[in-house]
Amino acid sequence: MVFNFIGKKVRLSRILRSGRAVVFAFDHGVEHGPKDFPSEHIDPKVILRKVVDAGVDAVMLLPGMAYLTHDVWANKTALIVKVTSKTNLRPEDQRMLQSVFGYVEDAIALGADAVAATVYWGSQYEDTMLSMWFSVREAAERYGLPCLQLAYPRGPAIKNMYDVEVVKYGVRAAIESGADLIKTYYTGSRETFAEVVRVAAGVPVLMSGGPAREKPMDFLVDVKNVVEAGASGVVVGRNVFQHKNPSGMIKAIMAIVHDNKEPEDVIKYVE
Ligand SMILES: O=P(O)(O)OC[C@H]1O[C@](O)(COP(=O)(O)O)[C@@H](O)[C@@H]1O
Repeated sequence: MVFNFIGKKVRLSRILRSGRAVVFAFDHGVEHGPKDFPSEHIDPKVILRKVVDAGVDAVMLLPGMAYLTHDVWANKTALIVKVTSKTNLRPEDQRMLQSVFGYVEDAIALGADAVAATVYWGSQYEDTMLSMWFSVREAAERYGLPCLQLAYPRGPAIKNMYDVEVVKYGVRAAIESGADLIKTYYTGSRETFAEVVRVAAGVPVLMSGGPAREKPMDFLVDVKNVVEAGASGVVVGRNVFQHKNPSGMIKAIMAIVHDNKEPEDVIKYVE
């Protein structure tokens, strides 16, 4: 009997409800520092409570944050524990490297439904991140834990990390490296993102939110475009926690992703 196969299936179904998911990314405290958060959200429990109460499918947290906020997310939403990260306090030339930021065993101990790790495809440290990726994947496989790969094309030879060809390259490398779920950059249109989804060959693709858009409507249109392109949803942080109404933004995104609503019909939640 292959127990871990079933475990992976069961855990994935807790994240991808009817094949789609809205995931709240909340690892910015390390990736960008506390400056990323408006003052009212500097207490992580405040923003997490708003997002969980708004019904998000999953939250993606670093291990220490999952521990500190367990009373907010436990038994209310799925948990993805990210086990790589890096700070922008590093010297410039070391920011193309994500480092170990926890272990699969931490994710299991915390009750996670999946583990996440970043690979900057094209980085001068790609080989280091690949070793990390495969050791995370090997441990996760043993425990029946799905692996979300943040497949980010980023490196000295990459002029535009949102270019459809480099995003497709990162997604192809992600499926070849055994990702169960892929998070990658939006390529700017439904047509180009449909090409990205095709390259994923059936592995669920989630759009990475990116910097907060000037107008929330623009972000909601992006979300609509990616689900219409065949993607499985979004992993979003700044476009939610930097908005004055995070709960409304989650409700609007959930309605587009799970109920196929139009941005025009859901913008009322955020105004
Ligand atoms: O790589 P960048 O551009 O610094 O952004 C990193 C952040 O973006 C994410 O990948 C997605 O979050 P956003 O929706 O805020 O872009 C986070 O997980 C991460 O903290």
